[in-house]
Amino acid sequence: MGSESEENIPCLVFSRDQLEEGSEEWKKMSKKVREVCENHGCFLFKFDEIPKVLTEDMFKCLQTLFNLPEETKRKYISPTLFSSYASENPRKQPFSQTFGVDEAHLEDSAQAFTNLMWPQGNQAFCETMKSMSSKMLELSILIQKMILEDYGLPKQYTSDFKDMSTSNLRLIKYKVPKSDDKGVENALGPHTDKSNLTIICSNEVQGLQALTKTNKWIPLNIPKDCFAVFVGDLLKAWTNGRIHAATHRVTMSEDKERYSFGLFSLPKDGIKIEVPPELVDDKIHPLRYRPFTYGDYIQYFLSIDRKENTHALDLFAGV
Ligand SMILES: O=C(O)CCC(=O)C(=O)O
Ligand SMILES: [Fe+2]
Repeated sequence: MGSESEENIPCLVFSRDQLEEGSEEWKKMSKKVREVCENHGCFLFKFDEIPKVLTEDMFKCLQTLFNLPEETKRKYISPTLFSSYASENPRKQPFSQTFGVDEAHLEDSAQAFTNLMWPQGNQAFCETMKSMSSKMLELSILIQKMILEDYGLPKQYTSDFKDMSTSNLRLIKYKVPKSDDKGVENALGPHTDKSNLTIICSNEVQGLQALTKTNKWIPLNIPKDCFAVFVGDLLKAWTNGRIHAATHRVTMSEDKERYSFGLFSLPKDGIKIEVPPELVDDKIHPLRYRPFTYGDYIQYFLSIDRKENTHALDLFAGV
């Protein structure tokens, strides 16, 4: 594991043993994960059970997808917020193109997306996206369980966790910056994720940065075959603010396109995010957030100025 200093975001190496729920190895790793999330709100990990070739195939798929004609990509309109195809737009997102696919690990969702983009079919794309999403989703649920169990919460909170969660796979292409745009801070502006937890993977073009608790931007260079994890606002609220949701952004300074994909784990519609009484006490941990639903939070988020992005949770649900 990397150094615990603020300047250095740790890289955890997961193995199958450590992810065997309830085992001694699992308990040790859970403690590390919980501590890293409290201290940094993000971390890197490596896990050999996500095969290298799958990651490479996923990046090839992203290139093929974003190379489709603009009018084909525009056919993707999703009822989920921020998920319809969004092209580079000088006012909104000048540097990136994005898609969001709900439950991309499920056959029906993966096929529906693939068939819309390739009416003649593209089984390789469909299988790769499904397989990558299901591995990322499985890990995301395990990481969240590790955090909650390490707080000593009763099993009832984690046993039906999977059934209460849904997911959105975000696919992103960042364009090469013009020479005068290099190092632009807003390829993706500072934000916290409005998720429970996000797992991100990028091609070799770096640019992701995290804000430390002492307000310093540090690069989060993701080594090849590694992934980055960000705690989202919802899990921060759920743990009564004990874990930190790291603010992050993407800056582009290389002469190459950046591709990334991220699995956002979200609560299903209508699920209340409510701090368990076990995480509240009068002295050190008074209640910080009132109960709320993701839907209400997102509606609020849409109504506020973008500059408030990283304070949205406190403004909306802080007590
Ligand atoms: O592209 C990346 O590396 C980060 C993307 C991100 O932070 C997001 O979509 O919320
Ligand atoms: Fe993010």
